[in-house]
Amino acid sequence: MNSVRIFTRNMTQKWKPLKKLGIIGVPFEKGQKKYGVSIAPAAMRSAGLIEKLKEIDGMDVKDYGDVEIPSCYEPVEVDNMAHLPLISACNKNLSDMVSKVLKDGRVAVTIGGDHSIGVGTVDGHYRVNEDMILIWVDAHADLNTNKTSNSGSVHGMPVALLVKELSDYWPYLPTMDWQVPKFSIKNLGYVGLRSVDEYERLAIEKYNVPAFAMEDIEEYGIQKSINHILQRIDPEGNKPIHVSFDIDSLDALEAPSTGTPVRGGLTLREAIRLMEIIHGTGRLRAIDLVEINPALGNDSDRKRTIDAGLCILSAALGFSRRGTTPRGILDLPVQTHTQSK
Ligand SMILES: NC(=[NH2+])NCCC[C@H](N)C(=O)O
Ligand SMILES: [Mn+2]
Ligand SMILES: [Mn+2]
Repeated sequence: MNSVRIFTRNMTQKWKPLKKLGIIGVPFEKGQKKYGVSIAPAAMRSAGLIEKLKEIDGMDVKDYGDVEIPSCYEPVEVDNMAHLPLISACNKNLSDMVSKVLKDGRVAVTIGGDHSIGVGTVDGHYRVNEDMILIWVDAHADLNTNKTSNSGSVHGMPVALLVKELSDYWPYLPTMDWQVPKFSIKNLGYVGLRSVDEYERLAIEKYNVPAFAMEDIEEYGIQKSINHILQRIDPEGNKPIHVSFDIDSLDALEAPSTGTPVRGGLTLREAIRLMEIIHGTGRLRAIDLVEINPALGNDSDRKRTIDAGLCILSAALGFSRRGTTPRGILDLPVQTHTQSK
């Protein structure tokens, strides 16, 4: 019954999931203070990222390698914004790479890195598809400015840097001239929030951002939550989707190896379902997976966190838990009845 309903919906939709991906690694961690997020792209690749994505029915996977982290950049200090010049330089390169992957007709799959790299991925996507919408899956809203942040860590600020409605709340930011905040906060939705700072909450209310915190997910379930967001920000269902997935949206028991873990988060099953629904729209064009820190925790923590990340990407890109039939084969293999003695 269920599969029939999904089948007919796919028959009428004009968008089809892209069967081509481009992988980008971003070994970058200066948007926060702990060592280790920068080794996540290597850890994900050696855990079989590329092979696992190639297993998805009919998937063409191209690894574009890691973004270049510049070794020389303008050494300016910006108030309460640690390492801004380096962050800016890295994001500029990343933005170009994401645009390139999208122009090559592939879904951009970016493996961070801390969440400050969301500036580059969203900027690169926006430059190719101005009508893109953004689903930020996170325990945190990452909506601080350098004026409202308690940490001075830029991984808590990417959404505020990107959004045009908040541009008046920033001072002039040296080194950031390349990035023009044009993305409208009207095209943003949150899933998984449970650690939101005061001014972040104020901004969410001021702009009426569809923000499904854990208590809302508790009330409506993950399916209705994401459908509500998509209905609100893209009622016609015809805009390309960018998912920025912070692994700390998952419960800290599901993904312990992360720098700012928060208990009481999404189960892996909820996150997989969320990704399957987004895949089902056929409109996913970019996904970031950030904040996995393989240097935190023990071997089992590390493995659990990386596995969770692999499951999330697979679900977003079309892996079906129902299984898939062997390609081009319509029947079970026949065997002869003759007995050999
Ligand atoms: N991408 C993240 N994990 N961000 C955590 C941000 C935490 C806090 N809101 C801050 O501004 O520092
Ligand atoms: Mn984040
Ligand atoms: Mn977070």
